[in-house]
Amino acid sequence: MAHCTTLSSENDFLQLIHKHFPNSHERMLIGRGDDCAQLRGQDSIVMTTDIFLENVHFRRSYFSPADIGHKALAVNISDIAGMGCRPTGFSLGLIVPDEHSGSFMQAAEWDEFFQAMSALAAEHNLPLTGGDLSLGPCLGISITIWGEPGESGRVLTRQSCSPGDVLFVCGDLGLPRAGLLALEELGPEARKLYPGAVNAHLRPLPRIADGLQLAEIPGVHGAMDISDGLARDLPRFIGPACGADLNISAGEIPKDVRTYTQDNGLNPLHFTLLGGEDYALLGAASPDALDALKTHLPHHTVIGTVTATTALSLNGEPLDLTGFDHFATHE
Ligand SMILES: Nc1ncnc2c1ncn2[C@@H]1O[C@H](COP(=O)(O)OP(=O)(O)O)[C@@H](O)[C@H]1O
Ligand SMILES: Cc1ncc(C[n+]2csc(CCOP(=O)(O)OP(=O)(O)O)c2C)c(N)n1
Ligand SMILES: [Mg+2]
Repeated sequence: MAHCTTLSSENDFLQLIHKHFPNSHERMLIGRGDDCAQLRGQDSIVMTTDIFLENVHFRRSYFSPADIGHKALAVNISDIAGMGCRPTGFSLGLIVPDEHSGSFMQAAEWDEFFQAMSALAAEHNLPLTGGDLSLGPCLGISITIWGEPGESGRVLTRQSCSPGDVLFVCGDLGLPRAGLLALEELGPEARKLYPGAVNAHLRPLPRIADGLQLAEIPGVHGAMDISDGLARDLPRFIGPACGADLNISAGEIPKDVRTYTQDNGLNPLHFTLLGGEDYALLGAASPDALDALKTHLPHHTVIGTVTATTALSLNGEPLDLTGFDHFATHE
């Protein structure tokens, strides 16, 4: 199989997967190869699924196979980070593009794909417990991932903040959106002009350590990972009973976002809030938890406060922006 340029059977895929992902792990009693894996039980687990689909979430023209393998897993790990938990395993559904689809991947490209995915899995000590394979019209990855709470036993949820809480983010907003738009316009050449933005779009890093730290601070009232942009995700986070006054200064906007919006005549602040695929963590904390936040997560940025009215404002003006929605018509 090693010298073949194409993977031509399910067995070829499974062998390649075995090459990259160990099939034994302390938490896996039965690994890949049976009808199910058997995993060691935990008191409670958090579990989530995210799909990563060609031409919806990524394009082959500017994502390398390694970028795709990395990001498909990273976006899933990020949901576990959003709960303040630690990931403990994942299952991989693969839709493999057929030879006539124009999306076909050679064996060497699959090798790069699994290499990058397994490197990220190894960083987080994640066994691949199984999955499924199907031929299809384009490349698609559906990952189910699970995890457990950290030391405190706390799981951070949406809609658990109250008026007066401080809103904060860990991570950059808007940067992956600048990367996406630049890549869509310029292809891989975009990296020369906006290297930070392109890297943020292709290789997001899930913030597991931050989430676990947040769960240890009792005054932190919930968290989530921002995948559809702050404008869309903030209302989901604060819930229907509250609003928020946001205060974000131009100085807090990442450099490549400032350059990209300047080059394209766009409003940098609105662009930052529209975002999308930021994979930053959004959290709320009572004001008396701010010292602990500063000590344990010095890189966090305060972006506003939760209010008792349902309105949203940005720097004193009403905020009327909506982020990403798969079913909305896009301009
Ligand atoms: N096909 C589905 N079947 C059941 N539940 C779903 C489905 N799609 C999404 N959900 C649930 O709806 C909620 C919101 O989903 P989503 O916006 O994708 O969350 P996230 O941004 O964290 O990935 C989640 O709790 C998710 O599990
Ligand atoms: C080719 C292409 N078009 C558009 C986008 C933008 N985009 C696709 S999905 C998405 C939001 C995040 O994905 P979603 O499936 O909503 O993740 P979830 O909220 O479920 O975590 C964005 C901003 C993209 N990444 N690539
Ligand atoms: Mg999702």
